[in-house]
Amino acid sequence: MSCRVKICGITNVEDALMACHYGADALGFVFYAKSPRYVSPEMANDIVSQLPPFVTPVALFVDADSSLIDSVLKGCSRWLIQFHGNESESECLFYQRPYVKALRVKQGDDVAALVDRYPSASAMLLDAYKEGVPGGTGELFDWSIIPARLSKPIILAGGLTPSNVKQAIHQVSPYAVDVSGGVELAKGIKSEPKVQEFINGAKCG
Ligand SMILES: O=C(O)c1ccccc1N[C@@H]1O[C@H](COP(=O)(O)O)[C@@H](O)[C@H]1O
Repeated sequence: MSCRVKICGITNVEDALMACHYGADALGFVFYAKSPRYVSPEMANDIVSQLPPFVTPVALFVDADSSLIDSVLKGCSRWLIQFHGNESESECLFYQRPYVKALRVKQGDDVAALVDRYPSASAMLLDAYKEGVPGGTGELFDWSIIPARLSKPIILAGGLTPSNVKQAIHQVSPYAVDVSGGVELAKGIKSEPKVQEFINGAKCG
């Protein structure tokens, strides 16, 4: 079963081009200063200017100031925004760009109702909830809480690795999968064999 793949937490052009080489559909750049994968707007826009066509750069923000978001978006018209904090739908719409909204989900959540709060989103990203950490935790959540039918395409995230991505796609049938820590050599540095294995697993599984 083929699936689109986003490789998140890109901090350098070598990793970006390597992920494109193996077939990444989207690359994520983290503009959250507390993340070990933080990249500056200038550096990210420089990397994005070197990407081949048909690869979507994704700008990840966590309850960011509009000045930071503007400084990223002004560098390139290709950005898709990923809001990974507690942004409301009206805050997400403010920038008049396509966006995906991340939801950090846990047992007992009504995922369908949460997804329905963002009718203007291009897709919804489902990540694991961990108290005090907005994302990139490397933790799985119980995929069985995801309803079979939702009003938006789903991007599955949270603790995915080359070893579990096929099973995740088989069980959830997401529009796309998103990985950060599961394909790293060290925080912010991607592992070429892990990226290759992850993408092959997602697309050729
Ligand atoms: O990657 C980060 O450091 C990060 C920081 C703040 C918010 C989100 C972040 N990453 C996103 O988290 C999920 C899951 O990551 P992982 O595969 O479990 O490491 C994914 O969407 C990343 O894009």
